[in-house]
Amino acid sequence: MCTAATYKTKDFYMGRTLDYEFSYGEQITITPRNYEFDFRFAGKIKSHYALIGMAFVAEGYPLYYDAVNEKGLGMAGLNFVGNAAYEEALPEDETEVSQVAQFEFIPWTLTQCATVADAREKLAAMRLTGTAFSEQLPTAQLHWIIADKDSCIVVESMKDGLHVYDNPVGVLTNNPPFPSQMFALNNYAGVSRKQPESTFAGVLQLDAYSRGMGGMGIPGDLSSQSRFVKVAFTKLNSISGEEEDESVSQFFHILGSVDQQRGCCEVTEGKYEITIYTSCCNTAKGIYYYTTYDNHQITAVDMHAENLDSDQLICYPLLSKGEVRWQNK
Ligand SMILES: C[C@H](CCC(=O)NCCS(=O)(=O)O)[C@H]1CC[C@H]2[C@@H]3[C@H](O)C[C@@H]4C[C@H](O)CC[C@]4(C)[C@H]3C[C@H](O)[C@]12C
Repeated sequence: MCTAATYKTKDFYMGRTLDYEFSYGEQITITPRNYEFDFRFAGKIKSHYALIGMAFVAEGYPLYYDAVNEKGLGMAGLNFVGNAAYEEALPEDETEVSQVAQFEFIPWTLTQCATVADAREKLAAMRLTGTAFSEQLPTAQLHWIIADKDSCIVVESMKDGLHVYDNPVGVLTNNPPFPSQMFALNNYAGVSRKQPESTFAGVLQLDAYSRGMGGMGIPGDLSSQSRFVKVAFTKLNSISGEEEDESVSQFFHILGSVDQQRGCCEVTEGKYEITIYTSCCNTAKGIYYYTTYDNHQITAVDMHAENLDSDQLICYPLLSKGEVRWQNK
């Protein structure tokens, strides 16, 4: 499972948890402005917006899971298994719109669009194809969240076509499709951050028997529908200071509300999904913060500390070993 969220204070933040039972060897990857993208159908782009995000680099190509560009537009791909369906690629002379392979969707969008409005325009003239990157890396069944400081959308390619939804909560998990996830929030209309009031039945006085009963009724299991509700509640009720440290700290608490611990979710015999990493990107500053399952220290990579006019990918391996800060020895 995975969960993505946005958060706004003075700056705009976007990030995700990556929950899975194994890692591909992903790294923090900066794609500078002059790295040449040779898209399968959409031609070459030699000069473009720079990106920073998490990617598995295969044959020199950044296969992004999530990224933001230097203009503050961000995007993340999350599993949508069983619901994602892509188009067959057509010969070039049979289509007038851009064809984009699913593994190219993040770089194709973020290299060219500065805002969600730009992305919407591009999406209106695009076919998303199921073309695989290689035999070893087959098509991933995903859906995507795209956001800037002013708006957020979800893109789902399904059997009945490409759907683009407004996302007023700025959250995405996995299945079911986004409209059903949103609808489920109606079941929690009565949930509050305040102590519960006794409204169960007029004849019965029920007591708030403990402090800290805010959010009573919010689900706590690891299913994607439950994580959607939990993280939406946490994010929409979040209060933090406006400064960078306070905002980043709060962001990790928001996604921490759906953290996946080893042992709680068995996906196949003896294999457990865990939160491999959690990311938080300051989209205005181009800083990618992350933690890993065993390293709770927030680590950061700043895209503007690099030469963004280069044509070579810049990669930082995940620092995945945690350290205990001893106070008495
Ligand atoms: C497995 C990841 C999604 C995690 C997730 O949503 N888990 C939910 C589990 S569950 O269904 O709800 O049980 C996805 C997110 C991004 C994906 C990767 C990116 O799309 C980039 C390439 C795309 C290639 O087609 C396949 C390899 C790949 C490197 C993908 C592997 C894998 O599918 C990733 C890493």
